[in-house]
Amino acid sequence: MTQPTTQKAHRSPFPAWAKAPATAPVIVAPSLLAADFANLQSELASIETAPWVHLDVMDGRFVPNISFGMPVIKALRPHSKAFFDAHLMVEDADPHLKAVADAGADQITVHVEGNWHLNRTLQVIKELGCRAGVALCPATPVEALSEIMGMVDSILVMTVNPGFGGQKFMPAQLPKIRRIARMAAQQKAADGHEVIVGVDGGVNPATTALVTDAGARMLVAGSAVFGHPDRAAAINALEGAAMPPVLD
Ligand SMILES: O=C(CO)[C@@H](O)[C@H](O)COP(=O)(O)O
Repeated sequence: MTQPTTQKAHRSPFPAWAKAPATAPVIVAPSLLAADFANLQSELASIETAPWVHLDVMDGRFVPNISFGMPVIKALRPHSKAFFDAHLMVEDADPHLKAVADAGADQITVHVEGNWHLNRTLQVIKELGCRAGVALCPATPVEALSEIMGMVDSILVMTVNPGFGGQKFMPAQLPKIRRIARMAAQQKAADGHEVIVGVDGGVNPATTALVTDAGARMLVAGSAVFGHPDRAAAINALEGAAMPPVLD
């Protein structure tokens, strides 16, 4: 079990330097999984207009793939002013939380699947001074969130089965995004706590219109950003495709 340590000051999820998108406020989080791993520092520099960076840590068990871990996050941290969201696609995240926080993550996103004591895991993330995010695989129902809504800062709806970049967006997840966005709005109305609803998988300008209409405000995008020769233009295109949410 990870022992909580002292609080650290983390970056704001809404950094003042990030421009407000022309249409509706939306956070683009390029996923480094799609970057050129031989040139990670320059790849990070190429997405400097994005307010968040999404860092997929994969263990080869929770998902079939293995990506990168805390030493890579730590090495990249001094080279970016963006908000770092470490998405732990691992079985039992608990033993790794302190190392991820120490590596410089501003938010740690864990899966509602594969973590036995999610309430405690989220508590520890907060005690480590990070924002706490949860992710849901496509087969996981919205109901899995009912007992943790008040504890989370961010909810990430997987619109592909996790493990690989470049997969096809699952439109069947749209009603789930809308339900979660409604729950987040209710939470904000009840206690003022803002829960950011995000999506991950197959995000491009066309699917951005769908997921933002359903209420998503944070977009994880791998191939749509790193597969584009002009990353700033790709980020702009996603921001520009965002629609105001229609939740009723
Ligand atoms: O976590 C994952 C996949 O498991 C994602 O973060 C991917 O990196 C998204 O890639 P694209 O679907 O945008 O290419």
